[in-house]
Amino acid sequence: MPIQYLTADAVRVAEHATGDLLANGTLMRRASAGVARAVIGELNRTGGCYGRAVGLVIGAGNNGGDALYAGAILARRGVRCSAVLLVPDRAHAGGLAALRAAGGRVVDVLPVSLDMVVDGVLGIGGTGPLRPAAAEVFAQVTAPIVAVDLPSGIDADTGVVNDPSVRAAITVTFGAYRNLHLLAAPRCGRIDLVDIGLPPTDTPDGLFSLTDADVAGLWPVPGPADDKYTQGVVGIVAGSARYPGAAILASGAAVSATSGMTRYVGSAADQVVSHYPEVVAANGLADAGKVQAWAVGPGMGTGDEALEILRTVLATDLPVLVDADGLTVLAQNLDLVRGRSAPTLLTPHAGEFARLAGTGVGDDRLSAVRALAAELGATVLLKGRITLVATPTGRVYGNDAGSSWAATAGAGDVLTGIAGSLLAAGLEPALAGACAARVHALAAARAAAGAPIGASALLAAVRPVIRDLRNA
Ligand SMILES: NC(=O)C1=CN([C@@H]2O[C@H](COP(=O)(O)OP(=O)(O)OC[C@H]3O[C@@H](n4cnc5c(N)ncnc54)[C@H](O)[C@@H]3O)[C@@H](O)[C@H]2O)[C@@H](O)CC1
Ligand SMILES: Nc1ncnc2c1ncn2[C@@H]1O[C@H](COP(=O)(O)OP(=O)(O)O)[C@@H](O)[C@H]1O
Ligand SMILES: [K+]
Repeated sequence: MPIQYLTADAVRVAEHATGDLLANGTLMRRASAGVARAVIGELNRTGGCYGRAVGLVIGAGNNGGDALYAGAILARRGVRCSAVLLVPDRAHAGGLAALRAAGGRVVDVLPVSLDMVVDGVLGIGGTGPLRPAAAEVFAQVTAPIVAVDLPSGIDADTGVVNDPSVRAAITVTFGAYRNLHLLAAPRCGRIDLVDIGLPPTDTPDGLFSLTDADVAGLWPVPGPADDKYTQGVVGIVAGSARYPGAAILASGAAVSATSGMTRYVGSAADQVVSHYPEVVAANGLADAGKVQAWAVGPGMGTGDEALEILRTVLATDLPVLVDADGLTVLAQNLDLVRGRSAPTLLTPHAGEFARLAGTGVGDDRLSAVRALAAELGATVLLKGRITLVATPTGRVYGNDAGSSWAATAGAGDVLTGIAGSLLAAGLEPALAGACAARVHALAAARAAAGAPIGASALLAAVRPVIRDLRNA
């Protein structure tokens, strides 16, 4: 099952649906127990709880309440808890009383030597960056930070990382993940999801991520009755005299990602076939043969010939992926995609996105990718550390690559080949894009194993990654 991420409003609706549990403080008790558990786990891992020192940074809302109750639990375990109240007269009264009763103390300045710090400044009620008083406290912190619900200063719905904001080693959240836990994943550290008894939320056009098991289950594999044609033949249109490598990488990725057949169309036919003899190559679309999906664009050039190819391919009723040069050409001819009814997947990086949208991606990538997908009536995959794949109706799959080793020339060509072959196999564009992004990211991390890679190494790791996912 895909993991769902909620907006702050959706979280509030779910909390209110619990009625008494919210009103009588049960939710907060469960939440604070989860925070305490995370801190205790870390302290135990590094020598135990008794006599260790934990700082609490407390804001004006319920987020601070969670942190104060967690502090009370820690203090009862013999942890020395010191709390800084950023807005003393609005600190959560019950939480503060509990902390004091358990032996925790309120201080003006955090002790210098701390084992951990709990960020209870802002939760889903926060907006904007840390204010100066909070920023000053965190500027002195060197201990690992456990963020309550979210690292303060990061926007819950958009994941926009304001400056200044907190960088957490662990984030403990409650009942359901929030958008920022995916969109700003690199700032959250490990994320612990604590069950506090919220009812399930169903927002089909929300933000999701696929699990590895989802990807493994969706990956096309040949069945007993299959032959080379029945699994979906992908046609790669890529490369030029100047960029033959794009053709080789995209075609090789298609060969690696699914069984069946890969066709290639373009001027690099000889080079492609010499690398991958199994590819059936042609110089032009006219003698390409039948395919079930096209992947068009990497290194193909942006001239009249490219436009003609794009026009022909987009006029078919086949699924089409457009990438790279194909997107640059498309940006001048958006009606070619607006008028389509067959599945269309556009895979821009930030620069190509700006060409398509007529304006930059901006900080709120989620809203930007949703808006472009709705405007064009096509699925849009926005590349980056967090890849976002938006359908025209607003459902979005995100993938945190987990590392940034894929930021290397030619990696996008590999993604095109993988996603194109999944489209040909019949996956809907959003799932094709999301599955491809996951395997691509895992392949980058596996190939790199801590040292830089080029796109060829990434490509070589695609098959082992698929194998591991399917065998897990
Ligand atoms: N409702 C509940 O019973 C539950 C709430 N929980 C916690 O409550 C949090 C939400 O609580 P709140 O709605 O009180 O919101 P917050 O605790 O996020 O605090 C918002 C407060 O901070 C102020 N503020 C907003 N932006 C600021 C900024 N940039 N700098 C300084 N102050 C700023 C606001 O005026 C408001 O007073 C969740 O994130 C979670 O931690 C959990 O205990 C689970 C149950
Ligand atoms: N910082 C990053 N972390 C992880 N993956 C990244 C990062 N930057 C780019 N990528 C991924 O690498 C690929 C780069 O594609 P692209 O920009 O089209 O490059 P090229 O055109 O050189 O092939 C995409 O799959 C993208 O999501
Ligand atoms: K917080």
